[in-house]
Amino acid sequence: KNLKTQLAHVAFDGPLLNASGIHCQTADELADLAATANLGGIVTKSATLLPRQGNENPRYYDLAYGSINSMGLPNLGYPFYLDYVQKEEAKPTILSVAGLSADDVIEVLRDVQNSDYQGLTELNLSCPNVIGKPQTAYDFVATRKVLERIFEFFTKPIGVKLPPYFDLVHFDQIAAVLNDFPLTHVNTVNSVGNGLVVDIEKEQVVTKAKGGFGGLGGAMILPTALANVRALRQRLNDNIAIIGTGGVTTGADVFAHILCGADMVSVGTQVIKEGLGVYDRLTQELQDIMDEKGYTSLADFRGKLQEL
Ligand SMILES: O=C(O)c1[nH]c(=O)[nH]c(=O)c1Cl
Repeated sequence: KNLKTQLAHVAFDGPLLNASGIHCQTADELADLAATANLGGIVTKSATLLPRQGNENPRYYDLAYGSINSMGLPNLGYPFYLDYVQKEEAKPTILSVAGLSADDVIEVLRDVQNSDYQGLTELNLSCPNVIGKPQTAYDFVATRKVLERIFEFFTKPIGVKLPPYFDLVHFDQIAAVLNDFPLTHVNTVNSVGNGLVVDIEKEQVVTKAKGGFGGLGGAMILPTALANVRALRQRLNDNIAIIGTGGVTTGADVFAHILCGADMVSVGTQVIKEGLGVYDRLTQELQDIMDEKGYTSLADFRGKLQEL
């Protein structure tokens, strides 16, 4: 079965990635990913100019139907990840970067541009959990401005990580911005921002920062994730690939993301629930579905969701 896929100049043996932030913050976690079968590539934790502790605990809470997190962008600082991705040989990598300001982002990306790194980069425009900071990609003017500044100097392959949108006009507006830039890909969706989980036993919220407001992931966000993959595939230039992220718990969900137009698929919450063995299960389940339907490659069904 041919599960190979391509993102810009980078060939992946399979379509599955870890969602940025999941098991990808430390050297040990990244080494685990490098050794994980059926994981096509590695995405780093979003890296900032300076190292960050992140928000206070509790900052992650598991639910039957998904998860809520308010990690607060904890990471070792971009030099660690920029060094790591230049040494990683086992699997293709995507260096995720984030910033507390546009200036920070520019400073990090200048170093990436001037480094020997030849892999993919992804600008996270959608972290919902940095206290006092907006999800940049909900501001279409700010998004255009930061992309204009980046492409004045950045010539390496770069994509963006988007928050979920919930209005068809917003899909039109973000696509109109992104289509003006030579992006390699869009990764959609980040967590559904600022949800609230309530423990009625204790009559309390379950995460500490921001009064318990946090990003939602897992099964409950699958329909939102699929809608964003589909809507952006319908609107983005063909040369902008899509990484579908959000709500994947089964091979059928991977199939659905690809049917909606995803070139690759990330898995987040389910890795925390099930461990890195989840990639073997999802791959087997996807192959079984492809067998049943007589498909021999992802291209046989990618983007071919039918309307009624
Ligand atoms: O709180 C986080 O670290 C975080 N959490 C998310 O759900 N998405 C992100 O992009 C980030 Cl950066």
